[in-house]
Amino acid sequence: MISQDCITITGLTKHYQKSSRPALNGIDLRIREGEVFGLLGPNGAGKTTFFSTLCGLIELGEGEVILQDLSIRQDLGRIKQIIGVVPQDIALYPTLSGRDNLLFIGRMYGLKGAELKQRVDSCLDDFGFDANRHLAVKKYSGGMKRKINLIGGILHRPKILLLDEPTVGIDVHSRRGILEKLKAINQTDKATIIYTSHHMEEAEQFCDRVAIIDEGEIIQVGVPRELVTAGNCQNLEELFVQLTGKKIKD
Ligand SMILES: Nc1ncnc2c1ncn2[C@@H]1O[C@H](COP(=O)(O)OP(=O)(O)OP(=O)(O)O)[C@@H](O)[C@H]1O
Repeated sequence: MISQDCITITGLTKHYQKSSRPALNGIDLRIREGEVFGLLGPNGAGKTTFFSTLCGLIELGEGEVILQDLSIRQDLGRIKQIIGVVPQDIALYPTLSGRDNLLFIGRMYGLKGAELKQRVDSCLDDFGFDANRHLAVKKYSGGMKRKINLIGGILHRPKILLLDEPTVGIDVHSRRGILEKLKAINQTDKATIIYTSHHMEEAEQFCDRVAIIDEGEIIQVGVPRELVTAGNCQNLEELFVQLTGKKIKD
């Protein structure tokens, strides 16, 4: 059951150097514990900047971000232990196997020994890897790399999972499988999930609530079906175009 706030964002503003307008402009958001929350926006809307700020990859601009009572300004070290991050850009060692990449990532999160190996192999089984788990990542398809990237973010069973376009470049069938697994993690481990995507239909089905962001500002927040009905639209994609005047990229 969705309960108290897990993430509180107040007045979050981010200016990049040499940029005329802020990438994020006064964002206020509350994300509840156990919620699957989608952040949707056109190219350049500020999604990656938002995501990178939450996981401490870029310096916090103005404002405050609190994750489970921990402040990004003061407690980034502790925050990094409770979050799982799946970045849009795949960060794997190409000459290591998928399994060895995951063993390496797991050790960084403090996992070790038999428990680490068991978790890595069980996740690889879950995501459909067979003996190919021992092949060098450079021989993998884009979808396989993306799955390893995703497993790297969930191995340590984080309480908050940040996913930046986790299903981009993955075929429809595998996408469905991945979303089912993420939903199971959300329900079994009670993990709060924040997710960005360009797949509107996927977001509509996957998310408890979504925020639509454009030009660094949140222009709508709510339960997908309720937003669609209130906007007198057929679906989230239509609402998105109505609100932003822009098409989301494929
Ligand atoms: N390192 C940077 N330096 C300067 N400007 C940047 C930098 N990174 C992003 N921006 C600008 O900040 C704005 C928001 O970019 P951001 O990458 O957060 O958007 P996005 O919604 O993730 O876009 P996309 O869907 O294309 O990934 C854009 O105008 C972008 O050009």
